[in-house]
Amino acid sequence: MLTGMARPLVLTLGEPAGIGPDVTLAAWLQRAQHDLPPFYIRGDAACLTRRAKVLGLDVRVAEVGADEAAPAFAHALPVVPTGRIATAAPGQPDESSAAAAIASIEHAVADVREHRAAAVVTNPIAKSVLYKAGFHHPGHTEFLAELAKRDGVVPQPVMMLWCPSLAVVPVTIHVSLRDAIAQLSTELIVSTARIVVQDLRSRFGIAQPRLALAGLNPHAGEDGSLGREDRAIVAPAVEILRGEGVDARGPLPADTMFHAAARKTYDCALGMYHDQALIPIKTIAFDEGVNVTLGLPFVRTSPDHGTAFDIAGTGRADPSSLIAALKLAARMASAAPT
Ligand SMILES: NC(=O)C1=CN([C@@H]2O[C@H](COP(=O)(O)OP(=O)(O)OC[C@H]3O[C@@H](n4cnc5c(N)ncnc54)[C@H](O)[C@@H]3O)[C@@H](O)[C@H]2O)C=CC1
Ligand SMILES: NCC(=O)COP(=O)(O)O
Repeated sequence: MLTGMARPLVLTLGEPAGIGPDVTLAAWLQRAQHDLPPFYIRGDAACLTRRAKVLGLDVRVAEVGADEAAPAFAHALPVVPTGRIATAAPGQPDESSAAAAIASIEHAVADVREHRAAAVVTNPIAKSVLYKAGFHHPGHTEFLAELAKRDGVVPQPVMMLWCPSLAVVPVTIHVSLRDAIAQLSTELIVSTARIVVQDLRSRFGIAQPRLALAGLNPHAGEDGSLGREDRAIVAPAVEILRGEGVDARGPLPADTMFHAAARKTYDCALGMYHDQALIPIKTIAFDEGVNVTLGLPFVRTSPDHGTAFDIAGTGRADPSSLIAALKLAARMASAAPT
């Protein structure tokens, strides 16, 4: 059995009609320039070969076994088949998309859990395409937690988006704004923050992580006059965390906690809902942001962008975020080998 980063990374296919194949091919071509760790795709080699042809890229795609992937990486883009073919043309998901994308994620997780791969890096999926095919998980984050289940217990997955100058976590994830407010509780904030602290210590080497918690309402509720949740839900969570020795502050007004000077005062900002946390990082670092799932028994990273159907197969997809995701996965896997 290979250990730590002696193992390659496993990269999922993602939505075959999206830009996953484009950025994967581009990242492999730039492997030496960026000193990328060896990786292989779990998917359909023919899909990658077709996309290389559409893009006019000179990439040899090699179908291999997982144990042959690392040595093959220097000369070819290694693909370990899942048995599911992906026929979708760029920008046009078809009935093969969902099965191929789901099988790829399942096989990738099995590879990392069975020590054939060091970490999972996922290419973007189109959630609506998967939902139409009966997929009932809101996104990768929740599906990966289900796949990480042990003895019937599903770990709490925490979504973090990371770039060198900012890390953000949405406490509620893929739910409507109405449901996010209904779901928000002191317990959920505390359990999320505990996972953030634990993984920032073990995977990022931050001994005493500094957390900044956003309020839910404008001006963090303005002393209760603009909403009661900040006093009733967020403030007690901060008190509990501080009682446990966590360096936590809040509730802070969300509109003034992301400017450059403010960002230097914490290691991770917790937003109370998806867009509150993700808009700041996607605005300042769309090209290098990485989506990381904390709380899992293995490392998972992903580019911060989606399937970008509008540019799939055109050669306009920027691979920077995938490259950052591959590098961060290698760094995290080396920090605490799984
Ligand atoms: N981790 C994942 O699986 C994610 C999946 N998605 C899914 O992606 C689908 C599309 O979502 P959108 O909100 O449209 O976001 P998107 O990120 O796919 O696209 C937003 C805009 O950014 C551009 N863009 C995205 N990535 C780019 C790249 N690498 N290079 C150059 N331009 C790029 C697109 O062309 C588009 O104009 C949805 O179904 C969503 O669920 C979205 C985010 C993450
Ligand atoms: N906006 C981030 C996003 O949708 C990614 O979700 P996931 O598929 O990584 O859970």
